Amino acid sequence: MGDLKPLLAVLGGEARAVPPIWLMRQAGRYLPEYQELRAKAGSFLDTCYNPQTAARITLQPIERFGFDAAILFSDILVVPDALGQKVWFETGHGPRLIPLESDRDIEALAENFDLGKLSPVFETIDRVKGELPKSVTFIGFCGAPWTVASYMIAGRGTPDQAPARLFAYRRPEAFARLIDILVEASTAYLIRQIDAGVEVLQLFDSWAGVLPAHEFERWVAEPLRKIIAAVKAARPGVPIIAFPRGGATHLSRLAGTLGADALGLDTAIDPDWAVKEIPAGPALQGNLDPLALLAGGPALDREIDSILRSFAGRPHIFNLGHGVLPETPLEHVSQLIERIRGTGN
Ligand SMILES: Cc1c2[nH]c(c1CCC(=O)O)Cc1[nH]c(c(CCC(=O)O)c1C)Cc1[nH]c(c(CCC(=O)O)c1C)Cc1[nH]c(c(C)c1CCC(=O)O)C2
Repeated sequence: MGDLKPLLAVLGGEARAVPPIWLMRQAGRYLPEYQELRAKAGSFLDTCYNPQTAARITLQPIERFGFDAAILFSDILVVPDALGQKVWFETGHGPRLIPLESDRDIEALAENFDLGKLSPVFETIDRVKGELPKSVTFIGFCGAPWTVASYMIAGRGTPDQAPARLFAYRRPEAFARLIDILVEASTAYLIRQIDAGVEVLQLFDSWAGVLPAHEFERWVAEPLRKIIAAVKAARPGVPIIAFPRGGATHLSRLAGTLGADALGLDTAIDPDWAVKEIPAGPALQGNLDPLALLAGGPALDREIDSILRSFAGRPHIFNLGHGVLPETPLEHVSQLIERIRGTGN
């Protein structure tokens, strides 16, 4: 037990006095060394598909901060790309895709799916795995079907994913087909990531919070359940973290029904509520406000301490409630890690 990597120990149900820590979007624009590599590497998607650069970027936050986990540098929108939908990233505007419209557009995805297109990602994994310090866990990921579908329908980021929500109400059969295609493609993609060398998977459902209860069950919970069951059947023993952002009170039910080894909590979840209302089983991951990390100072210390107090005694992975913001000062990340590991003062 003592020589398990800290993150794997907690995913196996162990509560640690010093929780393992990693941050969503830990490889990214707040790091000058990331900016430097990105400036040389062409488009964002080209960067994701350049194994040498993507491996370097994956390792950067480990080298600088010594996090307990490395997360593969890639994006959730490589799956639509492998399904043959055109995807690109416009600087300052985020992702763009040619929006799906007809039933034919959706059926074409299943016909065009080519996991081989993602072979650079598997090569990145292969390069990273040999370079990690032995206490560091390697996390692979994909977007959850609902979140990925919401970008595929809208063709861009939107404030509330209204285009996909409307599509799902108006054409539920077509939307269900799209979700099924994504369940299948994501399952195959995750299995290949495991075979390439990741040790844990995280499913990002960033837009789970915009749906009413019945839609949440159908488009968030059910597809997540199917992917988790299929991956676990194919590759038993690989822990899975589900992050349904905005999952709110649904989380208390998902704990026992999703099959995930950990649930990610977003910033809005009260940790005391989570500890009381989410049944024991999955570890809990989260949920420092990314803006507290950006702010730093005594406010950051106070938020860290309060989170540590609330989750004490429970298997807990320290993380943010959403991704690191690009303006975040590097010293604040050091402050966070030192405070958690007790080397601060
Ligand atoms: C919704 C979503 C996307 N991508 C992702 C999600 C789910 C998590 C979330 O909600 O944040 C997931 C993601 N995106 C990225 C990672 C890499 C690993 C990590 O460090 O966490 C991960 C896990 C890199 C990235 N993905 C993106 C960047 C910035 C690209 C750049 O360098 O300009 C990075 C480092 C671009 C991206 N990619 C996406 C958007 C909306 C954007 C533009 C907005 C933004 O920049 O934050 C889609």
